Amino acid sequence: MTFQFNFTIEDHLENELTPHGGGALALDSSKESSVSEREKGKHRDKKCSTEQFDLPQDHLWEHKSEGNAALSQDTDISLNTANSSSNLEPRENSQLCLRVAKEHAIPKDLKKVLENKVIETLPGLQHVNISVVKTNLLKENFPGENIISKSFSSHSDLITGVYEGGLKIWECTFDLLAYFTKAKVKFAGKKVLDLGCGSGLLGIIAFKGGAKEIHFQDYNSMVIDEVTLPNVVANATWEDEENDINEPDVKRCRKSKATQELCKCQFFSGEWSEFCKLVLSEKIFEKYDLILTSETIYNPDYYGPLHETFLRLLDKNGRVLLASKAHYFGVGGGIHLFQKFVEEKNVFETRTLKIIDEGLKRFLIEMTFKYPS
Ligand SMILES: C[S@@+](CC[C@H](N)C(=O)[O-])C[C@H]1O[C@@H](n2cnc3c(N)ncnc32)[C@H](O)[C@@H]1O
Repeated sequence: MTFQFNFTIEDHLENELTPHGGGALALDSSKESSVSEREKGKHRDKKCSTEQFDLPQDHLWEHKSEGNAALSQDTDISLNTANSSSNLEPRENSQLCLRVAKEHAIPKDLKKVLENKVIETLPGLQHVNISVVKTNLLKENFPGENIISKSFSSHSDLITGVYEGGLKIWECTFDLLAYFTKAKVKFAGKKVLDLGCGSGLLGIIAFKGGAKEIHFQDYNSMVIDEVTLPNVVANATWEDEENDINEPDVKRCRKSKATQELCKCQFFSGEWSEFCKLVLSEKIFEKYDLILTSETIYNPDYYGPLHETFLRLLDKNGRVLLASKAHYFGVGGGIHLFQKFVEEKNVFETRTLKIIDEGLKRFLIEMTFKYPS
């Protein structure tokens, strides 16, 4: 039996696109494999690098299907590739693409970051309307990663190794946001990572809560540029600038306040182990006090790199706050499988903070080092 993973492509986008067929993330529930079986596969992971293929980094991914390597760019080739590899089922032999990590600079012209964006409000924060972002990018003929059309043509919110779901605010993000308020989580002075950030709302709350430094990571470059960064900029203190048009000094001062605030933030795209390497290579890298992560444990193939990221980047007295659904039908991951994986590794202990038992059951857990010293 096949499943589609949480298919929610907006209707209006559907009208603007010509479906190319195939490419669906068709997942077979009878093929759920154990963590250890999948762990074996991770050693076969392959790294995609720009050097290897002499292509711009943003445009690069690889999907291997039945021994047939397909390299695609943001052109028709990518669509053909998706069509020819129409079955992106997780397989025992699936090759994960280790997409090279990079840091995204904060543009000098902050206003430009919010150009053509529609801002919406949630309690305590602002964020861009993602449907509008997608529509605008479609009009611009897919600059950068072509993940919107791929997501559409594959009828899926994620395409393994190509698009990992960042162009949507997932349910568990709201669970963690509610938990921050209820548990009065303190961010002041902390070094925080929003891992698999998508829209970055978790990191933004840390930013607004006075965190010392906030890093945002997403698999996809386009998500960082078009959603995460604009969201963070929208939440910086610069809203009165327009009124000060006749007061250049004040204006400059306010502007610099936003820029100053944003200096606390850094943005990264790329696969987790590549991201780890990149940040650890920074000379004065300090480990994170807090790693926030929502809906990132759906794919058991990624548990190894994810666990390694926590292990290498979390401060010995730090904690991970992780939100997840109980089970991701079709993909095979979920909270119990992940906790079992963590137990087997014997590095972290996990504690359940909250169970949300409405609709699909969801969990908030905390991870801390078992032996911090
Ligand atoms: C389902 S989305 C969740 C986005 C966001 N945290 C939320 O709750 O709305 C999963 C996120 O995890 C990240 N991700 C998943 N697998 C990854 C991998 N192997 N390497 C790097 N990032 C990954 C992607 O960037 C993606 O945005």
